[in-house]
Amino acid sequence: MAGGNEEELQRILPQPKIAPSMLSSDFANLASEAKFMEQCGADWLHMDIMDGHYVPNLTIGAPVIKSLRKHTSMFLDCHLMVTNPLDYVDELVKAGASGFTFHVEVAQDNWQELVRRIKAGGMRAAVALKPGTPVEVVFPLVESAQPVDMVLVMTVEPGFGGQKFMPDMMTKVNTLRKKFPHLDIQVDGGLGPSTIQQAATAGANCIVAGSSVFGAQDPAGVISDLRNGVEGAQASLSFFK
Ligand SMILES: O=C(CO)[C@@H](O)[C@H](O)COP(=O)(O)O
Repeated sequence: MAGGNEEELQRILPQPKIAPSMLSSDFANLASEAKFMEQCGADWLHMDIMDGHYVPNLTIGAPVIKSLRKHTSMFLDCHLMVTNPLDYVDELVKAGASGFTFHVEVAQDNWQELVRRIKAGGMRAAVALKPGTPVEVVFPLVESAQPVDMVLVMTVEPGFGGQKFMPDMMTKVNTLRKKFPHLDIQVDGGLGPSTIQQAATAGANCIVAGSSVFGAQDPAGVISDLRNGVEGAQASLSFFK
């Protein structure tokens, strides 16, 4: 165990947060897709911002976040798969983004400045790491005087929805949960009812899921399964054992 008794650990564990990835939604009907996800019980909407340079795909930017913000008050969890995240902070603040996740691989030299500006703009700050990046790289960002609020462990190579979950990434999740029991730990890529147990028992509490939610007959049922997976693991504290 990470220290402290079980009750104390239960108290500090972060809430489950289920975040459908809008990359798998119908972009032509983004506002109604967002409303539908809210009705289905989603906590956050995960917005994948890709620049066609850091990853081989091009998606949306601040103008789309600004348009969507007029239709929803939900937490807009923006994942920046871009080479120069600093260039996006001010526009996303103005657009009404709620969270800003940058990749540590492109922020080795300026993550302190990035976190400062993200938080000064009123957003939550998070750092993501690609499958090939060792987890130790993000420790200083969590231990800093102005820490990130969340770590996103990518469970696929960033760029596209519908890829296969990488179970090897669960070692990173478990290392983070044991070292930082209070931390929001997000996983993204290949999550759904068949993989949630692995992620949740390793210690993930923020679950991003695209194709498993939008491709389901019963998206609300999938969201509920994901939440139950996290709640079950948190109730048993399986990740500390
Ligand atoms: O960031 C990404 C991909 O780079 C994700 O958010 C995907 O959109 C998740 O999609 P599924 O793997 O759940 O289909």
